[in-house]
Amino acid sequence: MDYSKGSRFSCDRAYQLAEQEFYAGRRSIYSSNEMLYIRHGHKCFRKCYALEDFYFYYGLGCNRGMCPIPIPGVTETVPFNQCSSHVTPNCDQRNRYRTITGECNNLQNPSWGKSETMQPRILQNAYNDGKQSPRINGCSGKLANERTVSNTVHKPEGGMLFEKTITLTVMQVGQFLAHDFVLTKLITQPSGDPLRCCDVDRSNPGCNPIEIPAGDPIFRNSCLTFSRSRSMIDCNGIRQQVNSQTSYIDLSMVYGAFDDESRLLRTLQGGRLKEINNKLPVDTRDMNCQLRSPMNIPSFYCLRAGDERANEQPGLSSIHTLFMREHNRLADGLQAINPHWDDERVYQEARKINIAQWQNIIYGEYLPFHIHPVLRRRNNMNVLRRGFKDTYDPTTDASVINGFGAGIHRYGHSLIRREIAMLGYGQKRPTVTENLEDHFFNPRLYHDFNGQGLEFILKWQSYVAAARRDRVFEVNIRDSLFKDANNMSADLVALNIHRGRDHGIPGYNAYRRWCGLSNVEHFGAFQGGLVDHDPDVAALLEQAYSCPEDIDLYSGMVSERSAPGVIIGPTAQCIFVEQFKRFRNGDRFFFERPDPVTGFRLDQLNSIKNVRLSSLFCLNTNIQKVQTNIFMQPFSGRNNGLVPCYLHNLRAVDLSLWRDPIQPRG
Ligand code: HEM
Ligand SMILES: [Ca+2]
Repeated sequence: MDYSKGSRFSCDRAYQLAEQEFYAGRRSIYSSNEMLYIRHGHKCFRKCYALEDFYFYYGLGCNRGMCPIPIPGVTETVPFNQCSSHVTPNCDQRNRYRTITGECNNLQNPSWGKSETMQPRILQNAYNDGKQSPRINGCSGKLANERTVSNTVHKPEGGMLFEKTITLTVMQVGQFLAHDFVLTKLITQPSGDPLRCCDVDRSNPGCNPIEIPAGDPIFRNSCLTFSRSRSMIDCNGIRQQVNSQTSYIDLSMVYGAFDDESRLLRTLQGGRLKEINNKLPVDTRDMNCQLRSPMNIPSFYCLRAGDERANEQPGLSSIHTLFMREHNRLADGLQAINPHWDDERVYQEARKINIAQWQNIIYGEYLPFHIHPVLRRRNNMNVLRRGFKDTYDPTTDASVINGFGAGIHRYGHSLIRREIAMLGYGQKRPTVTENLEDHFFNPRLYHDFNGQGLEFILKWQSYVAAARRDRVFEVNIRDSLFKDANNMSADLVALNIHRGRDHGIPGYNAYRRWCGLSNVEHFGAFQGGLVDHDPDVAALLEQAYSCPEDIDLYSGMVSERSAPGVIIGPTAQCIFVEQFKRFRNGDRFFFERPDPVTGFRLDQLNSIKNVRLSSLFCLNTNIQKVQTNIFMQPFSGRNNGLVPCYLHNLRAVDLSLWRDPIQPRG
């Protein structure tokens, strides 16, 4: 067969030819396992594996904006957004429910926002070679070392400061939300084990370890392991990172972002999600957790949810549980009034309500701490107190912007406190206070107190102030992140900075320009310089970086003074506006829409709008009292005192509005 250069095949045809070749034994470009995958796979992206390899093998290159060319060992052959256009899925516009993967949310561009698609950029990449190698060069040779920046700019000198009004629930919801919209997996060994980039895998092209300068106060090793993010090469030959989560705010961290995975989380009866004594079900796949959890006590098992990071710290596992319970509470209520509904109907309706409540919480309660009311109004992104509102725009791609996941939304690392504690029902003082660093990937506290531990953690988080969103970070994440049995640990600030460079995202100044904020031309905290930084912080940035253009997005953004009325600085706020507009305007299923197929009835919508995060705390735990705005500390002076749960429960969504009069035939 003559596959002359430039031949054009449809995805189907290329796949067919590649398969024929393989089975004819002429070209063994696939292992038999891979081929089986392709044969049995039916989704386009599986076919695209074949197509990519095929194009690569025959040197056809990136034809007509088709599939990316993998660079073996450097980029994986991961599905590419455009691949989907080869075998366009049959999107059924009459489908009342979101797909699990996010596919077909946008009917014209079914892959937008879907899991396993690329993270778009709002700024041109700043890779060293303009294509794929990390940003390393600054204005005078190499960019500042990441750990040096962390030590110079982000290390607390004295004690940590705390936020004046917001609670640690803001941190917890922020992390949970991040896990809804982005998961950037890393390049691994073929077995799936992490690369050991300071050791045997040093020369693996997926490795890009962080150098630790001599004399570091904590790290004795001169190397900190770091695997590059899973990526693909787009049709312009540029490395693009993959998002394995669905970009939509759709509780995919609860329900899963892949069909097979999401089925495993269901009981397939009564629309319910699996649970064990009202806690998350067991997971044995999370090796970080398996290694750290108290293995000798089976009841302290590792947890499974729709996102693989659910065990990362007990507060995160706890909020996962809250939303799993809310789903089951909704499912039970719906099934009770609609006994004729089958499992699928109950599951999908409960999921739809749960997601709507979550979107209402994010836009109505979480965002006001991040985007000033004037900006929210100007950008038409606030939720109405009552009634429908439609801002859907099918030309908006809701996908997570690379710099948002790899930089801006990591602002929340600054809110993390040193300790993790528990507040028993009706208590004023924490029962247990321990160092958070001893609880990464360790579910002991979650399970403790006869399974009430997770509720005590949630209650404690709603009671204490978050650490202040400022340039400094707690020692637990800056020096002792994920410390292992050999006392090896990492620095999350250095990782964040290095991740930005790995993704080739440009520096802080470039984002300021994109935002229309003033360009930083000198390190002074006055006109023409670092106008959004305090002078002492500007001086630290000057100490760390050679010139303003070198300042990494993460470092510059997280060290800004807060913008008026919010907890983040102007640069972060600007990108928040852009991203949350996309999440809203690019989501055909956004809960406020009056769409007769995908939306709610007006009375149902208004009932959903009553629900607050505090309602979910009350409805799904034995907590007795919480404040109405759980993101703010419970001061009665601010009209946010503790209120008994029977009053909060009045805000629960009124499921009688979902009574379905259509009874089954017969
Ligand atoms: C104790 C709490 C937390 C821990 C231990 C933690 C740890 C981490 C780690 C290790 C990474 C990957 C770093 C890398 O190699 O690039 C990460 C990524 C991230 N974190 Fe956190 N984090 C926490 C809380 C938060 C919070 C509160 C937020 C936001 C409010 C947040 C937002 C993010 C985002 C957006 C990413 C990027 C995710 C991705 O693209 O895969 N995290 N975090
Ligand atoms: Ca999602």
